[in-house]
Amino acid sequence: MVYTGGGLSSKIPVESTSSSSSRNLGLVVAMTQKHRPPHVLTVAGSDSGAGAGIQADLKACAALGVYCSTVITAVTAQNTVGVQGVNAVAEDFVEAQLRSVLSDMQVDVVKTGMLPSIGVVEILCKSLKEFPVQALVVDPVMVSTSGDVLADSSILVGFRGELFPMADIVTPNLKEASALLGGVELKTVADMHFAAKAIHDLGPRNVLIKGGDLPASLDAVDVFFDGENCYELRASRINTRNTHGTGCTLASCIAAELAKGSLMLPAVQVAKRFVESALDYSKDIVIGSGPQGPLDHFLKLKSSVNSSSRGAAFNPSSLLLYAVTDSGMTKKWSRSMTDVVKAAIEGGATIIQLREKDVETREFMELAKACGEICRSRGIPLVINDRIDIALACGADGVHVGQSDMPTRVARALLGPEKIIGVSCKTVEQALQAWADGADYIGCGGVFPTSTKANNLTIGLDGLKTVCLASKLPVVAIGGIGIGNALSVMDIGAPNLKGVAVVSALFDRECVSSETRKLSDLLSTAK
Ligand SMILES: Nc1ncnc2c1ncn2[C@@H]1O[C@H](COP(=O)(O)OP(=O)(O)OP(=O)(O)O)[C@@H](O)[C@H]1O
Ligand SMILES: Cc1ncc(CO)c(N)n1
Ligand SMILES: [Mg+2]
Repeated sequence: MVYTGGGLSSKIPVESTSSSSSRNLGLVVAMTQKHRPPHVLTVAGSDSGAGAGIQADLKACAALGVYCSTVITAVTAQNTVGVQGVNAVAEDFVEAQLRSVLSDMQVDVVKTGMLPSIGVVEILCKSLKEFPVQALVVDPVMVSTSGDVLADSSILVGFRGELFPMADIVTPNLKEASALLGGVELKTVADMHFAAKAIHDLGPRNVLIKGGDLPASLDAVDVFFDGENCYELRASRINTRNTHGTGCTLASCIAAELAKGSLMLPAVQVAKRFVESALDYSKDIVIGSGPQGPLDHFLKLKSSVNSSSRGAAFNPSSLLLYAVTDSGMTKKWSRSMTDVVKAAIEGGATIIQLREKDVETREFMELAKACGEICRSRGIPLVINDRIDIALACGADGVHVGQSDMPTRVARALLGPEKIIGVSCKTVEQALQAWADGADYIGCGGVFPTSTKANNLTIGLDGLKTVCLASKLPVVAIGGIGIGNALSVMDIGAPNLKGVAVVSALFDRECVSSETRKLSDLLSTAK
């Protein structure tokens, strides 16, 4: 284990270098060998609202790829309004849980949250002496943000006397720091420097004073003291009511990073960045009616476009009128891309693909974001041509890739199970491969000659039909399709042919919305 700091680790046998390096290696070759994942044990209370406590700890560790076991010290009835009840788990049963986990599972780091009585603190310290671990992270939870008491002040004796001297880091918020120091007022960042040093004198190797409760006008500044240097760790303050559980999450992330082998300061920095981005991603979610909602640890796994417009799995019927943008045509007609996308949707386009061959990445991103908002508000999926990075960055619904772009299997691994992936295919083999690699649909063509794509082999209606009949995926036909031939395409007699993809027929016309409307009306008459 690389981690070197820690009152606890200095007193306990540390894993030998060879076993720690073999574990790190194990992480690298995780796909092929049996390995032991980094492991955090949280000793904390349950929060029925699942924003804080055990539930936050589990989610934070999972989000950072660390296994988390749990010793539950209390069950709270809690929601976004406050704490309605606390039921402490019998002390001997807390001890039984500690023994079960510590005696059997190789725990790397213990993280503590709500410890409802001094008896529990004593049991914990005793267990840690019997079953030493690499590091101890103590979040000295006393009062919930709603002002409800989670551990009364008698706990301070246990913290000061036994637990803190064993801790590698303690992470009080402003109120808790104040209580630990006998009630001194802490209001400014300068006060936090003072508090960090004073709490360090109580025995922990490192102290982090959390500034979530600083005035809302200030950045979210935390002060970290390692016994020598004081650091101000800054994050921009996210304007949101959903801050319930930030403290538990922060401490669990620190524990998770330590369990992976990080040093203390980098672990704290990763943890702080995680909290900041989780707050940002969940700033607008509405859970509960009280003043403080929970943050959502996994929201960043879903895209903003995705969560509102799709919700459910990809619906192949959205392939019916597939509009593919072309910035050359947009320029030629002196239109903006966002207006063009709006017009196509207004006319009845059922899915939009942004296809930008010649723009800079930055501009593409801005464009994709703006189009994403338009599509989302109208319930129309947006896919990005070629660029998996842009799709991820702007939260698009998916991508469309060609045979020479990123392999579909890799794109699927990067995008996760929910995003739409379409693949351009000309042959039966390509269509079957796309299915095997996890695509959602194929684009098949060029059906007719087209000016949009140079040197593009035309496969004709026969080629289209052959691929459709063999394909296990829904198909959208592409290439030279417009009002004049769309019905002949839809009528080839292949049930999985779900629609036509068009570029010039919509965008190289005087009025995009009315051209789209004509094609839409025509397609609605197809069998
Ligand atoms: N609005 C915010 N924007 C950005 N960071 C924040 C915000 N609120 C809190 N934080 C950060 O979240 C972490 C937890 O701080 P906080 O002071 O809220 O802890 P806490 O009171 O123990 O949390 P809780 O009791 O809600 O679990 C700190 O790193 C803090 O800077
Ligand atoms: C169970 C529990 N632990 C910790 C906190 C502090 O956020 C809370 N509100 N509830
Ligand atoms: Mg708080």
